[in-house]
Amino acid sequence: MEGEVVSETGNASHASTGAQTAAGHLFTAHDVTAVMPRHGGGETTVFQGLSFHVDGGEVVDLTGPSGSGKSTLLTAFARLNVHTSGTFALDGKNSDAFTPQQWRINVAYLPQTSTLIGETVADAIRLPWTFKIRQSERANEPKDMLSDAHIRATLDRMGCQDIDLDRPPRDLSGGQAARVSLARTLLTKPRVLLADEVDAGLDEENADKVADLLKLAAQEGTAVVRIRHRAPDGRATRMMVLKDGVLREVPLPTAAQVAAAQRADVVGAASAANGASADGNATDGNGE
Ligand SMILES: Nc1ncnc2c1ncn2[C@@H]1O[C@H](COP(=O)(O)OP(=O)(O)OP(=O)(O)O)[C@@H](O)[C@H]1O
Repeated sequence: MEGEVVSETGNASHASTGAQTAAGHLFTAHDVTAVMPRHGGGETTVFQGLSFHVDGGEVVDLTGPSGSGKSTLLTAFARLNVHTSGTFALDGKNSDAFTPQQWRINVAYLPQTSTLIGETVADAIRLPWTFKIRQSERANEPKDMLSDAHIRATLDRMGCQDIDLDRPPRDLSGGQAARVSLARTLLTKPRVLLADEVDAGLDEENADKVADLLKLAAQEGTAVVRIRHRAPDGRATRMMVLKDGVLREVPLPTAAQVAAAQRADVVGAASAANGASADGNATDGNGE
């Protein structure tokens, strides 16, 4: 079964076979394989020959059991993982035509926790723009692109009015830090945003704000892929499950199922906070 890609939705345009993804999609990945070194010697094939595609405006949720290879797959897409191989293209242009840095600007991977470096939140947000790779791009941007006023306006538009630009990043709450990390990446205008459990560990309210930010990015044309372990939140436009080396599209939950899953997630989070053992599978929303 390794490498098989199955659609359960009946939507042929979303069935990720090689032939159907050959042209027309913003981002395509083919023949993606991950072979990991095994502790003590040898190798393990996590998955082999997977295909995937995503278009601007989509929010694709990627779920699946722990260790199935979700993070490995996203880091492969971003060309960040030396244990992976595959053929990747953006707007039909092969990734070999990009330097790794250029590729990662366009296909940005956002880990669960990212470090915010700088004296202030504004400095931390500006940091990616100080990298040499961005100098030529900056020449094409409006002059006030990196001004506090522009960053302030952008954060406000993203629903981050509560975040003071003059604060040291270390003083931010977990939810604020997650949103600043996300805003920092979004300001660099990636075409594809690979968000790896960026809402993990956040309370419902902050997870919701992060989800709103990602949805806004999608509405503005970014292709968003989210790894999630939380209950479905109604933002996804497609859902995929990676399990036993198979990447499979599954039907989106109905609004009623989303509402029920959200309620269960809140109860599960409250139980966990009270010291009860939370059953992650019951609220995983993976349809498994
Ligand atoms: N650098 C590495 N060296 C060796 N094995 C690795 C490495 N990175 C990941 N693996 C292994 O590859 C497999 C897939 O890991 P991965 O982190 O991609 O899974 P995941 O589905 O994202 O898990 P989770 O949901 O728990 O985050 C696991 O068995 C993991 O132990």
